[in-house]
Amino acid sequence: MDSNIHVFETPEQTARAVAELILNMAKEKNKHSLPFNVALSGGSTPKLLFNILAAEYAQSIPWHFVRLFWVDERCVPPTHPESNFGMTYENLLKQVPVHNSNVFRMLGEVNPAKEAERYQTMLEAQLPLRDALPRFDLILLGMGDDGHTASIFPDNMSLLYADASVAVAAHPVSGQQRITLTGNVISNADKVVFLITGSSKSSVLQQIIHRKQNFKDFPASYIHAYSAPADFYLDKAAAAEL
Ligand SMILES: O=C1O[C@H](COP(=O)(O)O)[C@@H](O)[C@H](O)[C@H]1O
Repeated sequence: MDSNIHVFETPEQTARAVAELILNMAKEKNKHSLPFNVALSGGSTPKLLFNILAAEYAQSIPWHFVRLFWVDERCVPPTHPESNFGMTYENLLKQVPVHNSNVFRMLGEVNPAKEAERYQTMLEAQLPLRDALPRFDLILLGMGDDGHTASIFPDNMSLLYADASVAVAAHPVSGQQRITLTGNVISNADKVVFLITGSSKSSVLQQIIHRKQNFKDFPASYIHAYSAPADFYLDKAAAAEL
């Protein structure tokens, strides 16, 4: 198996391994007095990671050097149960000493097109640029059962190559509007990590990793192909078909 694929027995062990990675990257940045710029995903998978970070890493991570951005957001207010920021706030931000001025949320409650534009301008001002694109230190991605990542869904693959770093998307079934980072800026990060758990992801995941069957239909395949290189943190259930 590729050296960038890390498989763990349980979702807890998988999340803890990502927490350790975050700790080590944050400490390294701290050593050089540099900010650690991370973009977080939402959905259900990172909740466990956030709980572990809050319970076990509130003291050891140098949170004052950590700057948090988002990979994507649902266009709902932050108090809505589907808000990616809201989930992160409840499970992580409330409990760790991260400074408010280091939290750069996507505003799901305002006009999506204007917000995508504002977020891109903000990223260009706050982050170092590489090839004129904002460069994150770490982007944490999830993957849906349909192979989507961030809010780049299989019916809108053009977002993988969009010129804009931030765009408006829509969920293919519910039609819910989203704001999302696009493929080029995701692949421009120093490190891209997929955190994927659960048996519902195993079939799509094996197609992506082994470039088989319908892999070209899944947005996550393209991030895997073009990031430098993406790391996969998987539990046994997600990795069952590899
Ligand atoms: O809608 C989203 O889905 C993906 C995957 O979510 P999960 O619930 O299967 O973990 C997530 O990465 C993305 O941030 C989110 O908005």
